[in-house]
Amino acid sequence: MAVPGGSGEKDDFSDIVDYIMLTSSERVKYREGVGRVHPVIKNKVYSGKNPTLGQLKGLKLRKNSTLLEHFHYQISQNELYPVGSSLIDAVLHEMITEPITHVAQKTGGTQLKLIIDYENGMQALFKPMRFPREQQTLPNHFYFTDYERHNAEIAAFHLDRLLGFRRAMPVTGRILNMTTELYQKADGDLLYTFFISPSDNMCFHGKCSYYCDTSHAICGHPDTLEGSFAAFLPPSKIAPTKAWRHPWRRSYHKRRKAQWETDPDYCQLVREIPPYDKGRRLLDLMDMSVFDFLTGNMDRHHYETFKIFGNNTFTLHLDQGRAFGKPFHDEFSILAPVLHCCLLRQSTLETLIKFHNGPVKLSEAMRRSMKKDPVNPILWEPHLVALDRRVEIILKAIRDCITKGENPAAMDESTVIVKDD
Ligand SMILES: Nc1ncnc2c1ncn2[C@@H]1O[C@H](COP(=O)(O)OP(=O)(O)OP(=O)(O)O)[C@@H](O)[C@H]1O
Ligand SMILES: [Mn+2]
Repeated sequence: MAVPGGSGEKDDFSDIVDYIMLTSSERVKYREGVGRVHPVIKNKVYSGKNPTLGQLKGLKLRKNSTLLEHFHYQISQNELYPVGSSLIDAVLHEMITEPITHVAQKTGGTQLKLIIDYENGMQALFKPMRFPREQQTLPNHFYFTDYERHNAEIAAFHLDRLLGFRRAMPVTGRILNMTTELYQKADGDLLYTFFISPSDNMCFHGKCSYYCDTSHAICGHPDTLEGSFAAFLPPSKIAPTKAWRHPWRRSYHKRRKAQWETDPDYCQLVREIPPYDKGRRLLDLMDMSVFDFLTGNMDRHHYETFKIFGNNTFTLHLDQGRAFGKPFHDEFSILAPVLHCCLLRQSTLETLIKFHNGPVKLSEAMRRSMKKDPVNPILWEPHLVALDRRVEIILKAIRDCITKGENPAAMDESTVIVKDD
């Protein structure tokens, strides 16, 4: 296999491309040569059938069904929507333009979120803008005390789609008139938290366990407010979700570490436990690790799947509020699942190589994809630069997995990643 490009030369990862081209028996031979037990690159293991929610539940669209209901019915065992689905733009357009009839707080979760009801019966999950795009995660904040960023939700949806996962619900930005579209549409406890600030801006703070008080109020200019609108999941009476504890969950404690942070054999443990022992689930967690590493999201404590599709179904990418907080720092620990298991789905690897080699880099694809959003630019430029940098980091890690055996030393992040070829 070719030795990757020398100093100064652009690394096109042609060695990985060569590896992908090998037949499966050639790959096995190669693996045995370097002393690796597990395959590093795996093809999708989908069964031929891919039923939709509509088919399984025998749901029929009515004349007055909303576009979002259309969307819900076509959610399938493998993905939220098919490649190039025209429903996405249509759903985004409605979330931007439909009149809002009611707003209420979403209970559960730690930070403020509103459920938006639209005139046509559709619903969205709203996260308000708190800070300008350039605001970074505060240096003394943990991943679990970081403020949520509405623009991270928007950007992450675009990224999920560009990476070919299609596991994130469509999200758009929208600018609201707080007086007519929030205050006048709210009731109960939420309504009582609205006030006018000393500089005559309209503010509210809602009720929740983090940052829902007068000193952390969300304020308009003077009553104009930007936020993210995520298309609502299907109602739980149609498609209940199951929340799974993420095996690589962090400790959520300011002094404690999780087992995976100290146990070098942790992945081996996970591989043997259902549902990670067969089917697509472990590969989906690898994708999630890539996705979260690219966005810098350390807050993946749980993930959800639709119960109706059983275990061999995709993992939803929900809750990106704490992504895109530190553009100048690459958090390798988010990549721990991939580094420790040395595993990646082949299609994900091919997508990363495609973006790395261009001509359209991931940053540019993101710029183009987000261009139509009403609150564009969605991301501060350094976050886009970080995406391209992180793609290369992941590819280097995979190269190390391919070229090295199951040597525990190779599991060490410093030797796997920060090695200049
Ligand atoms: N698009 C959506 N439509 C409907 N429900 C959603 C949507 N996205 C997330 N939820 C649900 O809302 C709950 C809270 O959402 P989210 O995780 O974004 O909030 P959070 O405040 O960050 O929660 P936590 O503090 O537990 O991380 C989730 O458990 C999820 O099931
Ligand atoms: Mn969260």
